[in-house]
Amino acid sequence: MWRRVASLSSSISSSFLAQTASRLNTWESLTTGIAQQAKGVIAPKEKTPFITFVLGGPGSGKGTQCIKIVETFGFAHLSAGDLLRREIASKSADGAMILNTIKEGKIVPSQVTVKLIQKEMELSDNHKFLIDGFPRTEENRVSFEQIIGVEPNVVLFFDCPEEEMVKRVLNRNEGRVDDNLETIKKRLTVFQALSLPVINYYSEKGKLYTIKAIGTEDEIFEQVRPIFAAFEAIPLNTRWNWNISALVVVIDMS
Ligand SMILES: Nc1ncnc2c1ncn2[C@@H]1O[C@H](COP(=O)(O)OP(=O)(O)O)[C@@H](O)[C@H]1O
Ligand SMILES: Nc1ccn([C@@H]2O[C@H](COP(=O)(O)OP(=O)(O)O)[C@@H](O)[C@H]2O)c(=O)n1
Ligand SMILES: [Mg+2]
Repeated sequence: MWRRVASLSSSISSSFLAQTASRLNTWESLTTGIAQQAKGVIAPKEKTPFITFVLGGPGSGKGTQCIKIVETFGFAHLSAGDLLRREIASKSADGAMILNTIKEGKIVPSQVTVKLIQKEMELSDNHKFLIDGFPRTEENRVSFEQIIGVEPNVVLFFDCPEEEMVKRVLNRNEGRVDDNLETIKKRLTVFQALSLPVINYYSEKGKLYTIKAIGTEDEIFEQVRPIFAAFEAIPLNTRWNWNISALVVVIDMS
């Protein structure tokens, strides 16, 4: 089953291969996903999910790079911020609370955000997900693991100097209630205090890919591209083998 490591494309440098191979333990998390599917937490899908968390401070370029990843690698893009803003616009029961939290640059209770993400995942035909702006806290992270029952395969961190992030957010011009200097300062404090520990957690787990988020959008994407290209290079038949062995797990549990 683990022969997939040796089967990766020879066009990729050996150091990158070694790095990728060390991260193939992410496939382990898929057993958890399958077990949860068996419990009915996620509706059974034909393919196992491939989850990427996209992290970075406000204005670091997460959304911009997600669009490029979607275009190039066919992921479904789930922006936690967009999902929360959609809840506000739909005037749902949580709308007012979410609006106040976003205005203050604080973090919406994890249960609310994870449920929105879960709904989108279930509705999607895709099995490859880019989850943008999530998890922003350890509580977010643990809540996702408990409710969805899977761990990410890849975690991207867009590392950008604060000065540049502030400049970008102030020029963003999307009419967002939180894109003003006062709220940005609060969001940067929240990022340092609550989001950096999550980034450190994934670094220690060997799942973190840090991107230097300075330069043109295209230059930054050239750091992102090889990460997904390496995963794409994993031969399809080895994924099928994995699904077959996962199916046995499901049968054993019943
Ligand atoms: N590499 C870049 N250089 C300059 N501006 C950028 C770059 N990438 C994104 N931007 C701009 O910065 C702003 C914030 O980008 P966005 O992708 O929304 O960041 P995030 O989702 O991390 O908050 C947007 O107006 C975007 O067009
Ligand atoms: N996991 C998340 C993501 C966003 N949010 C809220 O939504 C706001 C906007 O998130 P966003 O991801 O759209 O912001 P950017 O980093 O893209 O600028 C955050 O500042 C939080 O107030 C949250 O509470 N929990
Ligand atoms: Mg964004």
